Amino acid sequence: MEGKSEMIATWLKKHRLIYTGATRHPFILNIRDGSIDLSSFKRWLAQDYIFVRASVPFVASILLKAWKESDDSSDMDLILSGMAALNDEIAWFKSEASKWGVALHSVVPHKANLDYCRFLESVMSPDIEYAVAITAFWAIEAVYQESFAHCLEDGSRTPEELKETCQRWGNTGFGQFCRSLRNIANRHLEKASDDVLSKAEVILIRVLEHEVEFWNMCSGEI
Ligand SMILES: Cc1ncc(CO)c(N)n1
Repeated sequence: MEGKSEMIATWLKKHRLIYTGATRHPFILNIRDGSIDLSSFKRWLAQDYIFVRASVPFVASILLKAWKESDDSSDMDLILSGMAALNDEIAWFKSEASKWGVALHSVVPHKANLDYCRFLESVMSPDIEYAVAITAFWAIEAVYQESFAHCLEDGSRTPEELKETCQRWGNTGFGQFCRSLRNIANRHLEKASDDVLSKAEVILIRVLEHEVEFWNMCSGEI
């Protein structure tokens, strides 16, 4: 039987193409090479504000699952720090939006965003196991971490006015947060049944697909 100790690594190898599609999307590559169209960036800002607000109950549902199902109380500490970060993030979106002249209260969510938010809501169900939900949480955060860190690497030509955005998710502290989430996910997947494992793998792929659709939405003309 296949080793279960590093399920995430196994799945990332297996689903490399879609993972790269999510973390090296043209939207991100255009930030990195400085060719990003500012209207795309503003669209991202407005739509992501909606998504981040929808993430609050999602992360709260994971906190509840950790409280009920985890054998390690440090899981809760990490998830709680993720909730606190969302609080900061919402304040940041508001100040960033006013800087760019984006009116957040009148933003209409696009279809890809609605679909993704609906997906988050489905993962909040009490029927979804902790191991599955924490895998989704890790994947959602890891895509942003890998994407925006790429825009800050040596050789990138990210415009000065977008660097702060890239720092939000590309900083090393957030990288450490993602590694801790990944360790928690791996630890719970190691003990999971084959049925739960296959559900977690499917959820991971769904997250990556939604992330690609989200970037597509921000890049597009609609
Ligand atoms: C669409 C999307 N995915 C992931 C994150 C990271 O929290 C975010 N803010 N938005």
